[in-house]
Amino acid sequence: MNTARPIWIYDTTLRDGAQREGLSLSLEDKLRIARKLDEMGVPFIEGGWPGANPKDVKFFWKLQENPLQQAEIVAFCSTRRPHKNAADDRMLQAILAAETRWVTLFGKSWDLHVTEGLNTSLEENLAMIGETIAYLRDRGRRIIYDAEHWFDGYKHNPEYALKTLKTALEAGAEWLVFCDTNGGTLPQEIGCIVREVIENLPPQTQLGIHTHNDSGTAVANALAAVTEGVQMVQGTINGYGERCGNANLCTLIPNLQLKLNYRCLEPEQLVQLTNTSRLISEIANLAPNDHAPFVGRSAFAHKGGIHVSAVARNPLTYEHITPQSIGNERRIVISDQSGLSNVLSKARSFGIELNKQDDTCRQILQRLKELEHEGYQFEAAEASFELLMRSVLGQRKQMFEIHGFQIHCDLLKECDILPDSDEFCNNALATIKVRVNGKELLEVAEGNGPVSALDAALRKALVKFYPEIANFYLTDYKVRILDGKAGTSAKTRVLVEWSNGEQRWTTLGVSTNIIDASYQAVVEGIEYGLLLKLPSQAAAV
Ligand SMILES: CC(=O)SCCNC(=O)CCNC(=O)[C@H](O)C(C)(C)COP(=O)(O)OP(=O)(O)OC[C@H]1O[C@@H](n2cnc3c(N)ncnc32)[C@H](O)[C@@H]1OP(=O)(O)O
Ligand SMILES: CC(=O)C(=O)O
Repeated sequence: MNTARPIWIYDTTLRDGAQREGLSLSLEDKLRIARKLDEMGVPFIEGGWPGANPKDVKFFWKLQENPLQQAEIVAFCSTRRPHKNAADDRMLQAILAAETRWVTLFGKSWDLHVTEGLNTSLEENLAMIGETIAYLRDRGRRIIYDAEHWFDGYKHNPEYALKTLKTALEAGAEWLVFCDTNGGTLPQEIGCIVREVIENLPPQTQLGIHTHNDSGTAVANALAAVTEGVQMVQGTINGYGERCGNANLCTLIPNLQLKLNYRCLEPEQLVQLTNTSRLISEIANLAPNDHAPFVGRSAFAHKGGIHVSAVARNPLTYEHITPQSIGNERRIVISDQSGLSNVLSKARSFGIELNKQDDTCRQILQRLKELEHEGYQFEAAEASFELLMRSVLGQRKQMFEIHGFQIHCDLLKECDILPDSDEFCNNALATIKVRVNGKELLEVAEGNGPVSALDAALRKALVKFYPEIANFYLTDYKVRILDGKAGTSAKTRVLVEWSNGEQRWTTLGVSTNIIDASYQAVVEGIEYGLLLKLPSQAAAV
């Protein structure tokens, strides 16, 4: 039996997370996120503020039709407005219509907010807290009370702040949550205040913490509160939230569970964390943070040769936890910081067994460092690195040979495609000479730009011999100038990402001529895609 102290995870990605600038979730997005969090075993999911907008109203209706498997879906709302009856408050009617078992109600703890924000008296604020909770309790709802601006309120007027909490508790709130709404409090202050407040509340009061990241300490603040005895943590996936965000559950949960030995999720649920973080960033249409602790793509990526060599002997040397425990993976990055251990490790992942003592191993490393010095960057283009490795080893099967190409570009003001437009009409024509299976071929193709024309001409020549080429498509194309001061004569690096519907791979080219750099990346991309089909060759990157 797991005897570790349980910590209740309360996710507010769908409410506080959605308050992040630049994040907008559709109803469908919200439902997908809720189901993913439910599947991962999060016990409380705050779904939104019904009454605040039609989407949040519909969200709760949809979950009434098709409930979650295990999580409690929570509706969020403020206390009633000053000098109004709870029964007349439109927002509270919407809360009841959401038909959730649990409601999170936020109320004011800071006297400044009462007198200046609500523009009412301290007594009236207490009545708003007490009456709203009692009204919802009488209608069967269980209450989590979020004490907004708790720490600022307590610092300014501890006596009044404590009165608000006691009012909530007496009215029937089951959880009291300390909110660091402005995110300005530091961990040691959080620890001291929580300790002091616990002494002034009845024993066994269930407490939670809700922190914001304005000081960059949201996770540390939540951990400080838990260390003092708080049993619920509120946060968001990937730390999304108003201003600088909320406590990041993807950092908080593993710290609580793997470092401090609390019980948040079952181990088989914890392994879903990385995947959940990435799925939610995809649904939110926000680029994932590769360098995020625990769940980032680079969280267990080893680049320095010294690190890679030690990790190969014992991962504990440079890893604070086992990446698999949270569903992440170790990655070895190849670059000019590499040593022989990086080369060996990459070779193994390509299905090539090398030995540190082999001369070829050192030759590969040397070639890698020379090319990186010229501007190549293989860490993002492992398919090109595999081709390089196979070249040095004499294992690069020649699928085709390019004997030359020409590209002609026209930028015409008047053309058939855009007859009435002022814009230039972009036409490109590529001619390519290729040798495949002993046959010399000359092909011509058009494109809407030089790279597209070249790609089309090459495919036209090869598709008769390699029909699978028809399934390769370019998913990303990135250009970077390597020496900014050289102006239009600068060296460029082109990265091309490919897919065949099942696997993805990335290739690169470097040249002062952008067409040449693109040509290198395109040719290697097609070659690598063809190698993927050969049983003993390239593994997808
Ligand atoms: C700390 C937090 O993150 S709390 C959550 C914040 N999230 C949001 O605000 C997102 C959703 N909000 C909304 O859609 C809107 O702001 C609504 C629907 C809630 C209110 O809209 P409006 O009625 O137009 O009011 P508006 O947004 O201008 O101002 C907020 C009102 O709430 C009042 N209010 C603020 N906190 C509380 C509280 N705890 N209890 C009661 N009333 C409160 C303010 O005093 C203000 O009242 P006023 O209209 O009399 O000036
Ligand atoms: C309740 C809430 O979101 C806050 O105080 O930050």
